[in-house]
Amino acid sequence: MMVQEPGWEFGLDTGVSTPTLAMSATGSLVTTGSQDLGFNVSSETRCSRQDRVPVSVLGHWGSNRGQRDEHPLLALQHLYQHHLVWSIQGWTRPAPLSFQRNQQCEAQQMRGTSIPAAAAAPQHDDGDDDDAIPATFSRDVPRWFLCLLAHFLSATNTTTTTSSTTTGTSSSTRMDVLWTIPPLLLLLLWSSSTFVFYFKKCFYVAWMMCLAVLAIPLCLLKSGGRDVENMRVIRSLVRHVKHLLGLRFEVSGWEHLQTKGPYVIISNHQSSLDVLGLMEVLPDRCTMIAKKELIYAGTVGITCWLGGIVFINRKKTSDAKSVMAEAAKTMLDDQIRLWVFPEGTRNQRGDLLPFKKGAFHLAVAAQAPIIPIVFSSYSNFYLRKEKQFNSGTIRLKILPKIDTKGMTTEDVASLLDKSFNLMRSAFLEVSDSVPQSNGTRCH
Ligand SMILES: CCCCCCCC/C=C\CCCCCCCC(=O)SCCNC(=O)CCNC(=O)[C@H](O)C(C)(C)COP(=O)(O)OP(=O)(O)OC[C@H]1O[C@@H](n2cnc3c(N)ncnc32)[C@H](O)[C@@H]1OP(=O)(O)O
Ligand SMILES: CCCCCCCC/C=C\CCCCCCCC(=O)OC[C@@H](O)COP(=O)(O)O
Repeated sequence: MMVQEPGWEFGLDTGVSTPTLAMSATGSLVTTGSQDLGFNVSSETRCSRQDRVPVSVLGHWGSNRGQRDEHPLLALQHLYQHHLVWSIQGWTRPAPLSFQRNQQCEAQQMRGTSIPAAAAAPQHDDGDDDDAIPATFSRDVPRWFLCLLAHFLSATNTTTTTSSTTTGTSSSTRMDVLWTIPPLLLLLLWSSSTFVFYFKKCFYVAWMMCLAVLAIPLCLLKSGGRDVENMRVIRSLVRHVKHLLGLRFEVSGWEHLQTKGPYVIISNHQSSLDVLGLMEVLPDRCTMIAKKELIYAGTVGITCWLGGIVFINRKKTSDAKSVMAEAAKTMLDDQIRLWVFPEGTRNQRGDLLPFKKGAFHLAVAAQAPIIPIVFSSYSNFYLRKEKQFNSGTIRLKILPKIDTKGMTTEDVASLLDKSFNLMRSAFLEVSDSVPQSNGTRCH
């Protein structure tokens, strides 16, 4: 009786005809050489000895499977040795369809041309060969990548087996493992869009945290403490980040930002990536209204505080109202502009959320104009649910200012409606015309 332990889930698209694969009665994946590779095959698996079609294997590894008690990477190495690994597509629970890389026609081409003898006639495979990677693989997967992967896998194996016996050997093989991490990382970045998604997100947060470490002393040197002028420092430090993430901004309506004196900028809020667009167009002496939780975001929080960001407690409307009333006074006293996200939270549902009233009360209290700025939808390059984070272009449309001179609290509702309608139609317009992601990965 097989015990299925919680283990790694991963996807393999073997992409070659698979006379070597068959489902055993127990549901484990075996080769014709009867070597149990230690995989439980999930119900999504299409696997047939007769069909000889490309097989997508959604594997589930459990440590006490079959005759081997192996590291999942080692199990992959065995697949590789049997010429079954076409490419490693994902390491964490991807949707099965997301790694349907090789179409059947591709496989037919393969069959028609140069299926390696070992793969075509796996009966001769003794399972121990370290022989060359079949030439055919190099058409899609660079040969050196597979070599490095195999190297990594053997190094991992050696480390596992030697660590309990000889510490000397173990430390040298550990070095081997360390050296193979960068290429493995590249391989994953190249082959798995899910991995790219998490990698880019983590990189973004980590990089911003590092930049903030730099920003703190610079801000202190510039202004000696909390000051809106620090936003210049922050702006210049953040401007390059878009390049690192493969993002491009197309800004229109610059002339509308040429307004003198204080004003309130309102914009839609899709993700923390908005900070990058915000820094593209941020005028001088402009700071933001943000949720108070942001102040606890480590070095980023400290930087936000130094940049004069006004923190509000969204859960306590009365507190938020008094902080914003205070901000309206400061706007006038210190000639400051304020950037507010009137949706009050992040939203990536392809439309705007109903606006909160604070930004409009603020503008009316300060008798300052409102300048709406619309970010086009991120959905052509960034999909949270689908775990996609490609390169892409974001359109920023700066709309003409809306005057609030002579308005009172009674006008807040109509001011809100007017701003919402203008921004909504601009959002739909710029999102519609946004070019398709320029870094789409094809899987
Ligand atoms: C180099 C270094 C690198 C690293 C450093 C990186 C640095 C990065 C730098 C910079 C990036 C910064 C990026 C920041 C991004 C942050 C974004 C966010 O955090 S978004 C969340 C917070 N934003 C908001 O919530 C919007 C503002 N919210 C509001 O304005 C709300 O209106 C609020 C909170 C004040 C109240 O919200 P309610 O949920 O209670 O709902 P309601 O309907 O709007 O208001 C309730 C009643 O209160 C009245 N009211 C609201 N505000 C009022 C006011 N100011 N005066 C009088 N009445 C007011 C309204 O009229 C309404 O009353 P009646 O229904 O009309 O009777
Ligand atoms: C306890 C808070 C921890 C937050 C940790 C965030 C660390 C972020 C580090 C680097 C990213 C730099 C950009 C920071 C500015 C992004 C601020 C932001 O986008 O906050 C979300 C807020 O608008 C809406 O929050 P909710 O959608 O209501 O939730």
